[in-house]
Amino acid sequence: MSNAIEISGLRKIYAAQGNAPAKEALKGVDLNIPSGSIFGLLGPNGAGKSTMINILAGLVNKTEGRVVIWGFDQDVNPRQSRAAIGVMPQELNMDPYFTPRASLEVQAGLYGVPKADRWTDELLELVGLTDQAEAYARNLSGGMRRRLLLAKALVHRPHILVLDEPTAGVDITLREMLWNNVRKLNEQGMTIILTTHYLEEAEEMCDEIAIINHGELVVRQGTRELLGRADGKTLVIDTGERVELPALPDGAHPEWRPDGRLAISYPPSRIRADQLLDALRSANVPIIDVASEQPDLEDVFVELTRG
Ligand SMILES: Nc1ncnc2c1ncn2[C@@H]1O[C@H](COP(=O)(O)OP(=O)(O)OP(=O)(O)O)[C@@H](O)[C@H]1O
Repeated sequence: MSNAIEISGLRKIYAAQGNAPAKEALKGVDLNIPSGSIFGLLGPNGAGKSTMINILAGLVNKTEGRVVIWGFDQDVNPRQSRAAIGVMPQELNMDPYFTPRASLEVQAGLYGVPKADRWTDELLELVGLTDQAEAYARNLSGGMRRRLLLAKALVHRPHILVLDEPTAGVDITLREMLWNNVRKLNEQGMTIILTTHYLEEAEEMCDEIAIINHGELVVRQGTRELLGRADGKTLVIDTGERVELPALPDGAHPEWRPDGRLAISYPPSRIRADQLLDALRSANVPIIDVASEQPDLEDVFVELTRG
């Protein structure tokens, strides 16, 4: 399977309700997600990420377009396409009287997993809930609930795991645990799709990234290539004190930072760092220390979703 998911011409129009007009949340999106990848689906609030994920999960009906999950067309083989995917949702509401073990058993039942094929104990172990296996859900901490949601998404051993904002509001320990689990599952061959507001996290975790904005795909690229798109770097120089600056090559923008250092932003495709340093040196600007700053995903994201 080369593509875990193939989406073409995907449109979603939410019908008008009361005073609210109809809303076109997805405007004909084409997107392939390669199998075996950790794929980031990013976009500003209201871009259409949840709509897309909910369509993949079979929770929202699309208006138009084709969705193929693990080779199964959603409209032709709805059961198989649903079985190929597991979704860890954003919201934490769960039945307060179910224990983690019972929740997993019920979920496995919903997916028609035969008793002999269930892996409840392994799942509890995987997400670190073995000791809480028999505790009521209402007694679980927020972090434990989230881990239970991850385990629930995995009961039917899906090929594809979708994580919708998995680390929103969780502490660093839990975040690391989640990412360790995700990496382990990915190494075992599972395709991972995640949405996150933490761009640093996407930069670190994802092989490829798609950015959607106003219901349209803005870009889909390998994370490295995407970061390379921003043609902007910054040299940050400690000059000891504010000094008169010489003329710099065209395209370079100097600025004094509040900490007293000189920051020169420049396009590396046209200007080399040594040209900047030479210009400063020949004007006797002291160069006590130099640091170089790369653009990060945040910069690229802002540039691509501006307006
Ligand atoms: N059930 C619904 N009925 C009507 N409009 C909706 C519904 N769900 C979402 N929308 C609208 O569709 C658009 C896309 O929403 P969606 O939740 O998919 O965005 P998102 O990218 O997931 O945003 P967020 O990051 O805030 O979760 C928004 O304008 C939203 O208001």
